[in-house]
Amino acid sequence: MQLITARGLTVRHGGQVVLAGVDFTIAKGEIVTVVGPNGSGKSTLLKALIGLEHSVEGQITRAAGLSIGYVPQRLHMDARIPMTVRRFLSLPRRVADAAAEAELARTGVAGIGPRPMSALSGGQFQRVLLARALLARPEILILDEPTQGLDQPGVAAFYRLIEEVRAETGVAVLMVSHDLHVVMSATDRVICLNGHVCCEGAPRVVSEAPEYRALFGLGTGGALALYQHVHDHGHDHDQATGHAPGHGHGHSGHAHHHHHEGTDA
Ligand SMILES: Nc1ncnc2c1ncn2[C@@H]1O[C@H](COP(=O)(O)OP(=O)(O)OP(=O)(O)O)[C@@H](O)[C@H]1O
Repeated sequence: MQLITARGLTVRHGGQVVLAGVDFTIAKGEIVTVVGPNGSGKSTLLKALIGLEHSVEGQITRAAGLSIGYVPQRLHMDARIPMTVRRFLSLPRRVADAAAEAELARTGVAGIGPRPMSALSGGQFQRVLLARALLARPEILILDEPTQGLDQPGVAAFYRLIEEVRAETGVAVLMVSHDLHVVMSATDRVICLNGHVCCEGAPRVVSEAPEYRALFGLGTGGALALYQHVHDHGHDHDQATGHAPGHGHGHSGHAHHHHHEGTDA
């Protein structure tokens, strides 16, 4: 059963097309990860699917009564207002102590309720956000860069947690990530976005797709290549060059990325 389906999604921000003709679907219990360079429209896609974007063309269908647990990319918390984890879990809706404690235990931060939010480590904070989202018993979790600020072991642990939560609750998970290599093992399907869907599919298939490699480079150099790539990669030439899909992306800036290839190929 599909929880959310989108067809031909086009989103503008101030006249600029940020997403063009995106097709998307996520099924019950599926873990889908969106990757792509900064500014490629990842957050915009998530918000559009939830119904938080205004200038949206195309069709979005959400399952009737779908309950969504959304954790935005940035959470503005005023550090001057002291708030315990327990109180935070009861915003905006009051939850029972037992439910709050159970969700903290599930997300690996049992007993943390009395601590002030401002005193949490990055990893603890992300787990508390996850616990709070789960308290609403969502059918789908939508997480915008849930591992930002975590170190590598923290990132790996967080993705393991996501898989455990899915196994226990059957929740579907749609998330944005920059942690390309860790994500590969923890997700059913990857969508590689750059204003449009460059490629998508099972992680191994996507990691071998020319479109993905063009965007992210190869092997351990991938994350670095991602950031180097942002300004030198054109996507406007697919039609113009008449090349087969995957070979039609702008090539002007590719030569200097090739030193990444072979690092662990
Ligand atoms: N509220 C807004 N008003 C105007 N432009 C916006 C707005 N939100 C996003 N944009 C623009 O839309 C484009 C896509 O932004 P988006 O946040 O979706 O990218 P992203 O892939 O999530 O980026 P990042 O990896 O940096 O978080 C960017 O060019 C951004 O500047």
